[in-house]
Amino acid sequence: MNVNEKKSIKDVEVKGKKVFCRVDFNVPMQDGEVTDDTRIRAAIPTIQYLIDQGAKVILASHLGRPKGEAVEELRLDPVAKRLSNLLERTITKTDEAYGSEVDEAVSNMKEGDVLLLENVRFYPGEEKNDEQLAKQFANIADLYVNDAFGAAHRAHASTEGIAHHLPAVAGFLMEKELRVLGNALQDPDRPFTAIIGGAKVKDKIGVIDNLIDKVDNLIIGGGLAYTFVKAQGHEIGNSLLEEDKIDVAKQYMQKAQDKGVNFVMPIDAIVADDFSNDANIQTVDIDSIPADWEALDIGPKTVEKYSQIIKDSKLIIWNGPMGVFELESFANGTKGVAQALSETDGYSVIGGGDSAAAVEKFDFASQMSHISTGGGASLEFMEGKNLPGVAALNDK
Ligand SMILES: Nc1ncnc2c1ncn2[C@@H]1O[C@H](COP(=O)(O)OP(=O)(O)O)[C@@H](O)[C@H]1O
Ligand SMILES: O=C(OP(=O)(O)O)[C@H](O)COP(=O)(O)O
Repeated sequence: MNVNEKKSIKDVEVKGKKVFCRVDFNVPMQDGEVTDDTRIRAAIPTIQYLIDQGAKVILASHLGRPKGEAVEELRLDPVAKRLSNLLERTITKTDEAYGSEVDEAVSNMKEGDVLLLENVRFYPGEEKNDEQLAKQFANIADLYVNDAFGAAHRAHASTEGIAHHLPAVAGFLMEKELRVLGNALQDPDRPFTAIIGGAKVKDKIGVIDNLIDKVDNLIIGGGLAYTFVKAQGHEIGNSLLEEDKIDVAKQYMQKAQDKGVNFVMPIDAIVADDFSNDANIQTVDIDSIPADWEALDIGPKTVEKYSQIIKDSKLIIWNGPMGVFELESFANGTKGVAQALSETDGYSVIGGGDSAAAVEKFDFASQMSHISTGGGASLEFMEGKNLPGVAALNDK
């Protein structure tokens, strides 16, 4: 998928137009406050451009997974407040995403005004990509802008359906994400290294297969590594295991070998007798994980090995932590990899989700080349899948 083939907001006239702009304001919240506004800030260039050009900016987003009904804690009011601070202007927030309240608010808008609709997932039609709902959204606007990269892998009424009922173009964040990730995969600087960690073997096995065709080094860490360690013939104690993926893991290691790809596995691990900060822990070689113990982080020799590869690489993409970084005892692997990424001269791309959170937590965010706002979306893109929210936009 090539974003250069899709129209951008720069390709259309927006002045005076009512613009339905889908953003991904699915941000973490606690006690009614936004705790991380990265995704809101990432959408500002598009919103500010629309304001400056004299558009009437109607913003729509989901928040959480309310399953088609209104959930008080998932209203977008705290987001509206934060957005208003960031833009330094008053914005209107409606309690619905369509209907008479919205119609009236839209009819009162002047050029440069900003309106935030209520959580689009309060309506069952959103996730069903219901055509009637898509038309309701389309009816209040003249133009559709999709800037919600983080939700681009979802074919929903506000991300996909609506694009069939209005002129539909990409926003700046959408363009930037697709350009950076697309360049990384299409014409990578080499050595090109991918680091895949985290826990979801099932979700990430496809991306591993796809990346073997592209990278020079494929580094495996996190909980998903142990299915591969098992496939290598080692005992893994109580470590995370996806039994039915052992054969696939073997195939991928063979495929990497056949293609001359350096498939890099942990050589040591931090093991614990319990999933907690207070557990007894020891550092063991990867072929010596004791029965009844669980590997919860990569060991120091592995960190050193991975760091060296990262520093020697020209392009590195990272998705998924190396260990249970939320617990201090098992954070060193993830921290070490994040540090190596912060020190490399290569271009570092962080693939959203927990990796982005880890990079923030350890204070390396400003030293990364690109931190994607989409976890699932960047993975699906790297797998070579079509993103419905992009596919539906108008071709140039
Ligand atoms: N060795 C491990 N054993 C169990 N869980 C792990 C291990 N390493 C990492 N994890 C967990 O994986 C989770 C993240 O996995 P995942 O959702 O696949 O990553 P991401 O959100 O970056 O895509 C983290 O909560 C982390 O605690
Ligand atoms: O947070 C998101 O996904 P991510 O955690 O994979 O980046 C997006 O807003 C999509 O949300 P969803 O996975 O509920 O569709």
